Amino acid sequence: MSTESWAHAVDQQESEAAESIKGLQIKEKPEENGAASKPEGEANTNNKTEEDDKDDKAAQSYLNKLIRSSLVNNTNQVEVLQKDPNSPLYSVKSFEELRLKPQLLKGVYGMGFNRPSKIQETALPMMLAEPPQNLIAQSQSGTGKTAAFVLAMLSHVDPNKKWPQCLCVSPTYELALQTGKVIEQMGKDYPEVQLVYAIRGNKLPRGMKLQEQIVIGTPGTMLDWCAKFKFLDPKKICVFVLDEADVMIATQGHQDQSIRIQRMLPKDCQMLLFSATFEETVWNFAQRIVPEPNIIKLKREEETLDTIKQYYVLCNSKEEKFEALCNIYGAITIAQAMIFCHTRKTAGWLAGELSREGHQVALLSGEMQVEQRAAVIDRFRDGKEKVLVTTNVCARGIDVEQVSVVINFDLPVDKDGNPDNETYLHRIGRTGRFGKRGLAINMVDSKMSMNILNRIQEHFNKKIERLNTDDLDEIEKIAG
Ligand SMILES: Nc1ncnc2c1ncn2[C@@H]1O[C@H](COP(=O)(O)OP(=O)(O)OP(=O)(O)O)[C@@H](O)[C@H]1O
Repeated sequence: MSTESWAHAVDQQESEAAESIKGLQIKEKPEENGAASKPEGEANTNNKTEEDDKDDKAAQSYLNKLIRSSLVNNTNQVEVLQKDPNSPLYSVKSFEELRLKPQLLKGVYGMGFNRPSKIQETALPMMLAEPPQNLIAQSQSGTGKTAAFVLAMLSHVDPNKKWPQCLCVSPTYELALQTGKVIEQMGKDYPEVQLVYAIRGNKLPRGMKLQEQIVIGTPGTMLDWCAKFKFLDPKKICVFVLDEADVMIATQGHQDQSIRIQRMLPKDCQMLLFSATFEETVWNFAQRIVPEPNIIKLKREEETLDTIKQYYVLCNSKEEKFEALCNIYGAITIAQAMIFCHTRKTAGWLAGELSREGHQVALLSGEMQVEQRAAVIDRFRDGKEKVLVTTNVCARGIDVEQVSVVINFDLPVDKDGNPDNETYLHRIGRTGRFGKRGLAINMVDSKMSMNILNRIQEHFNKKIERLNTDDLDEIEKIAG
C-alpha cells in the first residue's frame, strides 16, 4: 500500500471510529444525566432491565472493538485521538461518567478530586471496560497516574471474594507504601476491600492464605509470596499493575521478578503498565510482554511540563554550588525543596553544610534501612523538614505537594557518564505536582556537565535558561 493510500485508510478508519463512538455516547446520554444528578453514583443500575443490560454490554463490546481497532497498533493514532476533543476517547469529563461504584465516587471526592485529569479521563474508560483490556500508559509526572490505576483496581475487585485479586508492583518500598496509602484513602468508604503490603519486614506465618483483595509490594517480596510461600494463588489474580513500569523493565532484577510473577497469572489477567517515561527499547519490550495493549504515549516534546520552569547555574566547584544554593535560599521563599546528588558522600556533605546554615534538613540515601527511609519521607511530607537531600533513590514517584523547588546539585548520568534523561524528568517532576508551578535548577560545574545539560535540552527539545545566582533580583524574578 502506498503511503498516501495508507494515510487515507487510517484517516477513514479514525473518522469512522470517532463517528461510531459519538453515536454510542449519544445513546448513553440519558444515563449520564441521571448519574450526574446523583453525585454519589447511585444512579440507574438498580432499575435496569435485562434489555438495558444487553444494550450496555453490546455498546461496551463495540466500544472495546473500536478502541482496539483504532488504538492498539498505531501509537500515532492514539496521539491524534487523544487530541481530538470530539472523540469520547479523549475524555470523560466527570467521574460520574465512569459509573464508578458509589463508595469509590465518595472516595474520589473525599480526596478533593473534582474532575479527572487527562490521563485519568483517557485511561479509565479503557481500564474499566468489559472484558478487561491491557494498557501501557505514559503521562507526565504528577498528573494522576497512581489515582488512575488505584481506581481501576478498586473497581475490579469483588469484595465478597476473600482472596487476592489485584497485584500492584512498585520499584521501591517507599513507593509501595505511598500507593498503598492512596488505595486506603480512595477506598475509605469501601471497607470490605482490604489491602496488604508485600514489602520487606512484613513477615507472615508460613502456610497463611491471604484474604485481602489487593496486594501491593516490591517485586522480590511479591514473587516470594506468590511462588515460594504461596500466600496467594496467582491464578486468581485479575489485575496486575506495574507502576514505574520502565524502571521495572530496565532493571534486570526487577524485570526477572516481574516477568516471573506475570507468568504465573492467568492469560486473561488485565495488565496495566504506567510510567512518566518509556525509553524506546523499554517501550518495545513492554509491547512484547503485554498482549494486545491499548497504548497511551506522549510525544517527546510533551514529556516535560511547561509548569516547571527549568534553569541552570554555572559554578566551578561543589563549594560554589553550595554558595549558589544559599543565594537562591536568600532570595526566594521556598516551601519545600528536594536536592539531588550523585553520590551518598556528596549528599551527606551537603546536608551537613545546609544544617550548619540553619536549614531543617533531611537526608535520604540508599544505604539506609527501608523503614528508616520511609520515616524520613513521612517527616518531610509532614513538613517537619523543609529540605530533603537525596540521591536517585527518591527520584521517582514520591508525591509531596509542597515541593516548590528541585535542585539537581549533580546532573543525573548513567553508569557510562551519559545523560540520564528519564531520571532527569522524574527528578524535576517532584515539583509542579498536578498543575502546580515548580522550579527546577541545575548546577553545572564543568565542561562535562555543561555538555550533559546541553544533551538533556536537545533530548527534550526544551531550552533551559541560565540563571545568575549572584544577582538576587534575577533570582527573585524567576520565582515570580
Ligand atoms: N483528579 C484529580 N484531581 C485533583 N488532584 C488529583 C487528581 N488526581 C490526582 N491528584 C493529585 O495529584 C498528585 C499527583 O498524582 P499522582 O501521584 O497520582 O501522579 P503520578 O502521575 O502518579 O506521578 P509520578 O509520575 O510522579 O508517579 C497527588 O497528590 C494526587 O492526590
